[in-house]
Amino acid sequence: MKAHSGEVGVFVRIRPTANFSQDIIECLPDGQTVNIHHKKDTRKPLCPRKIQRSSWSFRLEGVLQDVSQEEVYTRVCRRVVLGALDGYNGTVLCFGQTGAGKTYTMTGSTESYKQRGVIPRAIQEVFQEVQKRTEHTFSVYLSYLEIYNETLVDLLASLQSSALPSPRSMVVSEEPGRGVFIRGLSLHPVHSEEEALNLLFEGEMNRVIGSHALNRNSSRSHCIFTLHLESRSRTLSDAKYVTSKLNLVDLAGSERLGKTGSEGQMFKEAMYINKSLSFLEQAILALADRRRDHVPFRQTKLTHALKDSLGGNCNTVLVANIYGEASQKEETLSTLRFASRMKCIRTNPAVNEHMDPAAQIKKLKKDVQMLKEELSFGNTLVNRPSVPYDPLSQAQLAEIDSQVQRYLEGSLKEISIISVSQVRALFAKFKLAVHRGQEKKVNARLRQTYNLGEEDQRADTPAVKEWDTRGSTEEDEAGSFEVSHKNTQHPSSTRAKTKKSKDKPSQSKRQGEESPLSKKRSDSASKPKLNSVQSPEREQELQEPDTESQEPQESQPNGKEPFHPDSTLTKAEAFDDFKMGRGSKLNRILQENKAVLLERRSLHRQLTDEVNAVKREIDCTAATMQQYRETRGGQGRYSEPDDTLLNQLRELKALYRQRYEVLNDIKAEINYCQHLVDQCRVRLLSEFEKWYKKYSLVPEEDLETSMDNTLDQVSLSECDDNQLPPESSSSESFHNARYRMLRRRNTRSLCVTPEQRSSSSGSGQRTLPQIPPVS
Ligand SMILES: Nc1ncnc2c1ncn2[C@@H]1O[C@H](COP(=O)(O)OP(=O)(O)OP(=O)(O)O)[C@@H](O)[C@H]1O
Repeated sequence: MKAHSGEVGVFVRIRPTANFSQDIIECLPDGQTVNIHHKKDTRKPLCPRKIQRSSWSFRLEGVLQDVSQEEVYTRVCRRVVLGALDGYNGTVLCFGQTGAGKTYTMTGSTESYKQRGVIPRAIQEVFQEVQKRTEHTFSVYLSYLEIYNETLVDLLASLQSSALPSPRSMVVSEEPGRGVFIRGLSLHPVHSEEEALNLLFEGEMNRVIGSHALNRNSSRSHCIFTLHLESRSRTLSDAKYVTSKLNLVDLAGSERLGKTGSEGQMFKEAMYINKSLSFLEQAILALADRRRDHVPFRQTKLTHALKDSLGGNCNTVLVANIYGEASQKEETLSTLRFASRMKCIRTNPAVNEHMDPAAQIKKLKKDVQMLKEELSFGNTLVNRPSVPYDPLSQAQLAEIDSQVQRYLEGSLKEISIISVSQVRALFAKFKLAVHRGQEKKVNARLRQTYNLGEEDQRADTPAVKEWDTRGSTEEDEAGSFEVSHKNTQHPSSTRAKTKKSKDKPSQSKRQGEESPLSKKRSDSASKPKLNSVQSPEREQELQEPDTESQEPQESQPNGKEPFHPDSTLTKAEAFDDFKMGRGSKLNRILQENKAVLLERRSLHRQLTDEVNAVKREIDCTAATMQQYRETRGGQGRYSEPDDTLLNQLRELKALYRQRYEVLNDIKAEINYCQHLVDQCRVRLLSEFEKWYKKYSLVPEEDLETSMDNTLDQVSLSECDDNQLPPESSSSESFHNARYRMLRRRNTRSLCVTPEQRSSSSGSGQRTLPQIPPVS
């Protein structure tokens, strides 16, 4: 058999007997073919419909009759062992009925050196090769597994210093890069043939003792003796190394259940063996059938443990052990059939090569160092200044930032390029500058659209001066918003409000009843002016005077007692009160902004429909033109469609572009409005929490625990009552996530100090209005 040939090597070994049935078992002189002849039983009546076969021919890789243990090893196993030392996985299996010589082939006699089997010979060969292959270092590990009635037994567990793992703790596992392995099976390092043999025998002994202790037959189990090899080159400082597994498998007797005539425990054993061997056969059939992409390896422990040892990249050899006696003809035939199926499996042996990450890093570092030296040498040769190849420091990044700024302002004519990392950093800075510019542009356009005035020169705009002279009532009633006004309010307006507040019959729930003022407010809130989106600066302006002047008005309804939430109210009810009272302005802004957002969304939908309609018309016109061309083409001449169609198409395209641009603008506005709505909502909640915490009669600890629940209710009700049209039925997750984000942001905003806030706003990272400081 060729080394790593791609087919499973199958041999038949006939157990020597004085009663060899030559007329039944015929071994041809080619040394590869065995024929089985069936002597017809003249006593049995012939079944007329069944075609009675009388001979079977099996051509295998070799028929081993009356051969020594050494020859068996050399012909069957040697190349697999040598392959394992080169990094190929290898498996040798012995299959056959009980007493046919499987254990004799695999382990041999432990008493006679000459009669030692494949395993001790393989161990010897491995260590001899390790001695010979001086250019490599080898590590050898051993494991010895027994599978009895679908239970995994570690035959070398007795050698472990730690407590023995229970059979239940052992499982067949798979990991990428590691393949199949038995988790919990002990792995023993061995440095010499002797050490390895000691372990083999120890395992054999444990197998026998175990079978006595448990009152079972040692031949009723499958045994897998594995040599795990790892080899690294001594000469090459390579990160590569190879690993392999050499599995030497002694399968349990393959005789059929009926024949054993067993009962009780023996019946159970036979049943398990039959099951595992039958699944082994199924796996082999699947492996041999190239059209099947699924092989049922996981059906039993045996097939699962042998998953990467039967086909695949493994050198696999099977020895089919048979009796020479006529009486065993049926089982012999069955064993040979199994063997011939095994022959159909194609394998693709491959070396298990790995890269040692530590060695690889070391090698790459060395390469990088060498390349840097070469570059610097090249620079010296062409008189170029030395180039930094390390990551840029903070100082270098700051310098690049300043260069970009000066370059954009025009004070720096050009930036000299010195390294690739500097070019990358420059690109990043330019990208950032472009983003900022775009953001500013959108912001400015929105401010213009909504008449919000300039961001930083508000106080100087005519609108401010004009507004300053107006009263707050006017502002309330107008419902419109000018962001750039000063935040002073005429004392009379406060007084006027105070008076109206005093008119209210009582606080708490009754406060929620509509007073003339609140009626007016809610009226104005329910009819928001569509262009009056209000920014958080506006909230601040509204909020700050409240802190000074409105508090007595809203917190002292009777002019004496400070207002606090009624302890009989739930927090959600208190929130309703808050929205009607102290937080009414924030609430009104929120409602108005939501209305604007709704209006923008509805406009967006309209525009989308429009754009789609235009698109459909374009398609239609284009199709008409195409049809026109085809019709004229059919008459043997090509003609352009008439001008009307062409003009129509041109106009439609222009309209499409124009509507599309408007659509994009609306999208940007929606984003901006959404941002403002979110900010208002967060601000309203945080103001409420602050107010509630300050005045609530509920003890602090209860408040803390109730805080979360109420925030949930409040925020959810906020989400519910915003009445924005749901985009789809699956938007629930989106809303939940957004709600959580709002909650997190809300909590954070409560923790941020005004200094932190102003420093973050000063970082220049955001151009959108910041949440105003919490008063
Ligand atoms: N080729 C052989 N030469 C000499 N003796 C043999 C040979 N094959 C088997 N025997 C002997 O036959 C007996 C049964 O063999 P063995 O225990 O190897 O069978 P088995 O197939 O492993 O059975 P079980 O399934 O019970 O483990 C042993 O005493 C063994 O020494």
